[in-house]
Amino acid sequence: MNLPLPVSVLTGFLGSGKTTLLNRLLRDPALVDTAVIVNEFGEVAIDHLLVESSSDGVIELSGGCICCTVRGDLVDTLAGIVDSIQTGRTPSLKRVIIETTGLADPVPVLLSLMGHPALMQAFRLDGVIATVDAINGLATIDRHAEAARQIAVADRIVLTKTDMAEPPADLLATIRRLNPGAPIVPSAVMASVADLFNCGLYDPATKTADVGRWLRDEAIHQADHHDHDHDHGHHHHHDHDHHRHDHIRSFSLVHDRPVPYSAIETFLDLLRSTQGERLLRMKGVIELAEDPSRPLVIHGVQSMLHPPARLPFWPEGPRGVRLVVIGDGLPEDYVRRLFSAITGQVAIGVPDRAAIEDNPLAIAGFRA
Ligand SMILES: Nc1nc2c(ncn2[C@@H]2O[C@H](COP(=O)(O)OP(=O)(O)OP(=O)(O)O)[C@@H](O)[C@H]2O)c(=O)[nH]1
Repeated sequence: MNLPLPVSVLTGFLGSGKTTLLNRLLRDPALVDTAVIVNEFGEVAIDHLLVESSSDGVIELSGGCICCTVRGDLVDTLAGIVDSIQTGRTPSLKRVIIETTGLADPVPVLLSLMGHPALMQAFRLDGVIATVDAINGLATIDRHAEAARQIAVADRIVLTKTDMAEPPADLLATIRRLNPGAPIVPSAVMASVADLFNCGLYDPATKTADVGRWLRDEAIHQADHHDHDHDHGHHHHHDHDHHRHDHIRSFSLVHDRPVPYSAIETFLDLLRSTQGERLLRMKGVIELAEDPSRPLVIHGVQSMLHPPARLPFWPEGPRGVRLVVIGDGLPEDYVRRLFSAITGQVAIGVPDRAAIEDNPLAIAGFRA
């Protein structure tokens, strides 16, 4: 058996080209033995899906793919997949793709994947793929909060309909603001399996963990600096303050030394309890003072934290603490102060960790 199975979540606004992209990708031999879960059966037209459904909603497709419909809830469907593997009906299944409905906020989908301990034994999130329409994308993002959140939480972004129109510069800038880290595939018709899958921490190509590829923290860090430099002289990009997506931000938190487990635990507890709703996604790799040779990997959605995992050793690259936080209305200043205080970084006006552990609301400058 191939457990845990990688799960990719394919999101993107109504009509942005999810099904078209998936149809093409499913012809690639690399995606043989993939299960596709679509939210609403009947409304989609996966090419080879026009076959009768079985009682449990699992449908065998040619080429070893199966397709299931989400009749009840996603969790039941995923549990059904585990069952079909364990009972030998789909022994060779290697991957799951969940295509969300275009209007959906993807965060609850990620929550239902991460929030069930039994499912987490069987599945791991490979990544979130978001399609963005080059023609209608900008208007959609401005009008629908869900569209902006779909882009913000993505690990890979695919521009669709670029064969019909050049994506406007404003669209690219908006995508970058919502999500500075995710690679953008410039044209859906060119997007390959390698571009969109295997975004996880473990890189099957090199058989090692690739922290940079998973976190994408360098791009986020650079965007941060660019933003701040920009802020200095000009305030032009705040002209768009009325847009729904202006409260979506990603930022990276870096500390170049190991930290005690209790410190990181306090940080995560406080962040989740005070900001849970505003945390869209968080990932990170942490050097623990107690056991610096084995990195702690964390991954969370809102206030839900995936059970922390440990890597057997450090991959290439910097150690210390590297966290990426994607928030919607998350007060960056508060999060940075909390992080500095907890990691013991010197910061003027920030009380030390002991004081915060006694009273988290004592953080200087915190306004609820
Ligand atoms: N020219 C062109 N047309 C595209 C492209 N991607 C999608 N389309 C067309 O756009 C329309 C919507 O595409 P779908 O793949 O059904 O979009 P979707 O995101 O699955 O839509 P929903 O399931 O309704 O959310 C269809 O008519 C597609 O043929 C593209 O890259 N280029």
